[in-house]
Amino acid sequence: MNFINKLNAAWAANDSLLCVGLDPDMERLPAQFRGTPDGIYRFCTAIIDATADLACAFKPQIAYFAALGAEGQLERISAYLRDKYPHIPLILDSKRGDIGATAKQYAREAYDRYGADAVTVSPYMGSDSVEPYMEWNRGVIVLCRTSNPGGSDLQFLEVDGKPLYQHVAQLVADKWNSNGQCALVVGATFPEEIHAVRAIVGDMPLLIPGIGAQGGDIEATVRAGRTDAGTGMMINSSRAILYAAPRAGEDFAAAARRVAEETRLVINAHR
Ligand SMILES: O=C(O)c1cc(=O)[nH]c(=O)n1[C@@H]1O[C@H](COP(=O)(O)O)[C@@H](O)[C@H]1O
Repeated sequence: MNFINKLNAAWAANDSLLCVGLDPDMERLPAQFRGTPDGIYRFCTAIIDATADLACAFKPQIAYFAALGAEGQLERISAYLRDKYPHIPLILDSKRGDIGATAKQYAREAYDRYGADAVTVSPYMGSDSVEPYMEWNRGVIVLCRTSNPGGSDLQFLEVDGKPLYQHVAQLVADKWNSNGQCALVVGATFPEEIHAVRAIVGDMPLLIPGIGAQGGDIEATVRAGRTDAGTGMMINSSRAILYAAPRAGEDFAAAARRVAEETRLVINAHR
């Protein structure tokens, strides 16, 4: 099943627009996982098991694995997800961008090595840098209006009378999405821009990080980004779920589940 169909099915099956981010920071992992050869794998799979019925996608951020030489554990996590929860899309967050020949290798890394359903990419090297991804029948999620404050430095520059991020949205909607496999990244920290992007791209899915640890407003995000069907979004939260402070009697996985469940509820209240 291609990424968009799988995402549509996961939205419906789990009644969820929540994407659970897998950003395993060794310094924040519970003590039993630190300094062990497969601690990242055991932590991430426990989080997956605790939240798989609440999520529409999982999104590992590759830097947290690569920085520690833990790509092998990411391969095993990806295989675990595909095997145990084949109906939940796996988004590899690697934000690559390079010339075509190199992009071809990055696409193989995402789709072949990790078996990802979709990958995040940077648009700034232009069409030939994203074409190698398009050749696979998988998802391509293009950075548009990122959640960080510095995103405004370039994405907000006015070009031909409108901000650059809107040109990216238009380009992806009009040209790059000819096979219907694209999505865009728009930060929850900028609901007005989510609204503007939604107006440009119709029902195209939006990956929306920035709630939770970055403080984005869930209600404003959902109101700005929902489609007529009340879907259209993968609203990502990583640290707020992974490192939820356990309450009395809870362990880290139960705390992660509680926060994921609360987050899904708030999202659904405004769909
Ligand atoms: O592409 C992304 O996922 C992404 C884009 C963006 O604009 N902002 C953003 O925070 N992200 C990623 O989303 C996750 C956010 O994590 P939390 O702030 O802990 O929820 C991290 O993995 C970021 O790398």
